[in-house]
Amino acid sequence: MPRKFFVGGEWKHNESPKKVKKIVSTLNEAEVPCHDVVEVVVGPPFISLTLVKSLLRSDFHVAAQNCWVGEKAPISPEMLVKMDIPWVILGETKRRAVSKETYERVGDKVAHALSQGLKVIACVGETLQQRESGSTMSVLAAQTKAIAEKITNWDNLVLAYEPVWAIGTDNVATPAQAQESHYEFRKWLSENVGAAVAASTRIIYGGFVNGATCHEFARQPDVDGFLVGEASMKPEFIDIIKSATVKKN
Ligand SMILES: O=C(CO)COP(=O)(O)O
Repeated sequence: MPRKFFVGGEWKHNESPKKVKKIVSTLNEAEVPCHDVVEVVVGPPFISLTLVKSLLRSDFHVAAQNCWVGEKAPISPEMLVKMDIPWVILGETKRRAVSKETYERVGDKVAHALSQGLKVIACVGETLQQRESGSTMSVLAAQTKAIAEKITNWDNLVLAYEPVWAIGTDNVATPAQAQESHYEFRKWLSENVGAAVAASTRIIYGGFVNGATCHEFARQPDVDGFLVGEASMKPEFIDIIKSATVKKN
């Protein structure tokens, strides 16, 4: 079965409820390819989660930006499920770098969220230093192994490759560099998890994609969509969603 294109928006800490309403109304009015062609998920900050959920068009979905392990956690998967929030983003670069979440911790969180019925966007990616020392694939492998050891069903998991060195810096990765990493990553999945998982799991790209660059990235055979930061709060997010049609051409 072909992998459905996936576009996620990570609004991070950026938006006030007032601005959130504006973004949501832009999204609601947009003409985009139908949900058979592209799956769209936006991740607002926690304070706007229920607001976005109540206003957003029904063919787009909402993700929490984080959750913890266990029912008594400050924001637990159990709680998100009760709030009817279907997705969560875990392992995002800031969680790993600033909150010092270890590979194991992210693996535990992914496994627990999946076990509670959430769908998960799990982020992996290497720093500039790791890339320059030639460790890109071993970092992706170790981060993904920490997840793979704890789960058996990959149906509700999307992997987001976020090269840390290409986020919020001047070092923009080229589509060819993204393809090379996605290709190697899928090969690793095939050899270490299984051919079926490698063929069906979406690997999306999250390294400063915008309305101008999305089409070329979308053309890459192993890029199954995007996790977008800054541009996901701008009208160009619609162009990024529409880049799904590149796969059909
Ligand atoms: O961090 C990202 C998604 O989580 C990507 O952010 P940018 O698209 O702003 O580079």
